[in-house]
Amino acid sequence: MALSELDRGRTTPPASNLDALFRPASVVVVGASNERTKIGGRLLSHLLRYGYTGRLYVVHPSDPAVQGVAAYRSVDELPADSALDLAIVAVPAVRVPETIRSLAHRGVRVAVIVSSGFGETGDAGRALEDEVRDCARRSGMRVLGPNCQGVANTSVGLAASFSSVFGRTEEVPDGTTAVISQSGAMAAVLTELSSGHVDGVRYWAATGNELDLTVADLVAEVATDPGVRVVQVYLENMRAADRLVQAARTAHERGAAVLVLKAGASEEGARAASSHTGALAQEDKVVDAFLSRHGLVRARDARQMSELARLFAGRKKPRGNRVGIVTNSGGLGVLLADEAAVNGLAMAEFGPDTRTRLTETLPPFAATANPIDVTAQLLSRPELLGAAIRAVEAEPGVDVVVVALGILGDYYDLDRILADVVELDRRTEKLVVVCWVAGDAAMPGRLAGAGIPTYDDTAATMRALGAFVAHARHVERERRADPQTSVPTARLTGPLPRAAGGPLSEAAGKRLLRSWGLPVVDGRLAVSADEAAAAARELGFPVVLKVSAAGLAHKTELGLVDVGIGDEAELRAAAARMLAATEANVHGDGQVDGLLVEPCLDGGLEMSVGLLRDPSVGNVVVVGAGGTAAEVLADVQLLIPPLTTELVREAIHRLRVAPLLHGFRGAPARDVDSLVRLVLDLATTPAVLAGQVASLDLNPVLVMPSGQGSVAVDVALTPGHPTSDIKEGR
Ligand SMILES: CC(=O)SCCNC(=O)CCNC(=O)[C@H](O)C(C)(C)COP(=O)(O)OP(=O)(O)OC[C@H]1O[C@@H](n2cnc3c(N)ncnc32)[C@H](O)[C@@H]1OP(=O)(O)O
Repeated sequence: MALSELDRGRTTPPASNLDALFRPASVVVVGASNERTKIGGRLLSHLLRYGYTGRLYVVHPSDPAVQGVAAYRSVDELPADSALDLAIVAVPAVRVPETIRSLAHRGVRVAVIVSSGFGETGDAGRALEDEVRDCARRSGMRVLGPNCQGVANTSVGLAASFSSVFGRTEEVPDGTTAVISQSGAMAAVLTELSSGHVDGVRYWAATGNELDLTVADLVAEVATDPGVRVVQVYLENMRAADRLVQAARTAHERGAAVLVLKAGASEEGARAASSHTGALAQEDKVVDAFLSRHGLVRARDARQMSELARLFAGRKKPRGNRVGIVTNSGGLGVLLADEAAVNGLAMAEFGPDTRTRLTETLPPFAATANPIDVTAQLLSRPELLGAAIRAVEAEPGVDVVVVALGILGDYYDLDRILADVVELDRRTEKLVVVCWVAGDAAMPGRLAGAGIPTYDDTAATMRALGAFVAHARHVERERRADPQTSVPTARLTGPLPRAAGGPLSEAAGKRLLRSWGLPVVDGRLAVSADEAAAAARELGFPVVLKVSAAGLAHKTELGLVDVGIGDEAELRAAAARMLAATEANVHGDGQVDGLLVEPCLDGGLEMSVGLLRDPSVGNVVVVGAGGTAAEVLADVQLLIPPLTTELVREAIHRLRVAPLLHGFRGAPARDVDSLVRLVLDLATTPAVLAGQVASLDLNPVLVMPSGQGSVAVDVALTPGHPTSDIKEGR
């Protein structure tokens, strides 16, 4: 490619400060060698092999030329008049800081440091990393790595990486996929597994120690290229989560998608899950909820990533979730139908026209309902498959055509089958997917080579399809919906009061929640049995009596709660008992603020609403079954703000206890609207948005019959450190 073409290429995606990384006009390699087995030698050989045609410089301390490229003895000796976009550094770690200083001095815009021996090795390495960071910050130079495998952009012949994927016999072709990974080896694995299933990989980068540039930064950059349809991401932490979200939005706006393979559970997340409801929200569930909230499609392993990528890298989008299946095996049809149900897909209903057409086409013993089994007659009538898939494609109720074929060997006219499927795929805008189980080994490759997403088993087919359809739905919803902006009735000014090492007292927590406009049970705080009796008379028996003390958990187990107190004598006895138990169980000065007297509410279905602040993703709202069932059932749904009425309603609907809310076996239907409102109001409370709440447990929340509201009767609120770095939108 000529330099002029390179320049033209640079005008396609919007210019950004990472142009120098992915579309450099000049590259200098420091640490290249004539020995191609060395890492720097391999890297230079890949650059040359892929035909990088920008200006290429090599720095070598002694050799006048390296792999045919004239070498300069030091960075300082590089021609003074040449602007340097990208430097690749492959010298031993101890040499890196001085190299970076001279590159910064020369005005290099981005340095990729492949050398290992930095933060990953201990204190000495960390010190080297600090030196590099300081120098880069002062000069404005961006850094990828250290301890990484480099960067590539095959559309401009840039393969600045020593990864073996760039050394394999067949070059990695340019295509609609990007692979951005914290691990170089995983970037190579993902590239290999996609090979043959996607047209090619345009951008490729491994970020290593992420001294400066993170995976999220690079995803944000490649997502702006209109030529990219899918970004495959491997992550080990959720650093810069908000940037990743931004990148996903950019991708979605352009019809592209970001797939994430996330490894490693964070201890920080587990620590944040300190509240009762929060403890049920495992870190990985938080990651799951976060990714799904923002339309980042999660893969569980590298193979699944490749299965997803082959759909997302294609030109077609699913129109809906209705699947029409044509198969030569009734068994495969049933297996696919089972998997459709668990992956959010629906089996299309065929209209009378389609049925008539199928009846006319198929043998009399073949089923004309979905899934269509063309039967073993395909052996003697090879035209059957084509006729059936055309009829199914023409059915208006079908969004996706799945062709499922099993045990197809020499007896069958494989070329005819291939031609029929490819012809259909070319002709229709509907998505066509093949599930080829066993039989002729070459066929899946031929189908994939023709650009048809092809899978080797039923579960993988429907899992990938389900994720593809769900993502299209997410993007559509993102386009349509503005996040709910519920306006809280009260505002909090100033920081929250702090309780030593745990939740505020129940009375203090409830006071705050009332001031935020959230529905909390009425109550009076009493400091003696006399005051408690007066409060109970005012509220009306029966009442609930509880000790209210900061840092106090598990009140019921400690005998510090009494429910259903019917008269004054009972109340005084309970108060005396509790005050004695308090002395035995609550330690520390000034932590107990009294006895809380509340009316005894009945008729409500016990649910729970919680909140925890995850260090990476910010606020996580938890809604679930309430009371003691919350722990036993672990029936919770996690919600990542910003929320919408639709999102909250759907999450509640997914709970196993949801049928109870809708009036199970003659019980009254519950006021689900008020529960939804409570969740939305909580998520948009200013103190919550400001990160001032580390965790909050409303359990139980009594959801009354329709029209009668919801009310939190138990509250545990733990204040946190206010932060403003995670933006949730209002
Ligand atoms: C798990 C993952 O995939 S992520 C991790 C990714 N990174 C890695 O795995 C890299 C691990 N290896 C290292 O970090 C090594 O220290 C390397 C690759 C950076 C260097 O190792 P070596 O190649 O053995 O170092 P060596 O001292 O031979 O230097 C390499 C070349 O640079 C040259 N060189 C050394 N210092 C300089 C300098 N300051 N300027 C220019 N060239 C230099 C050397 O002369 C040598 O070239 P030669 O073989 O022609 O003489």
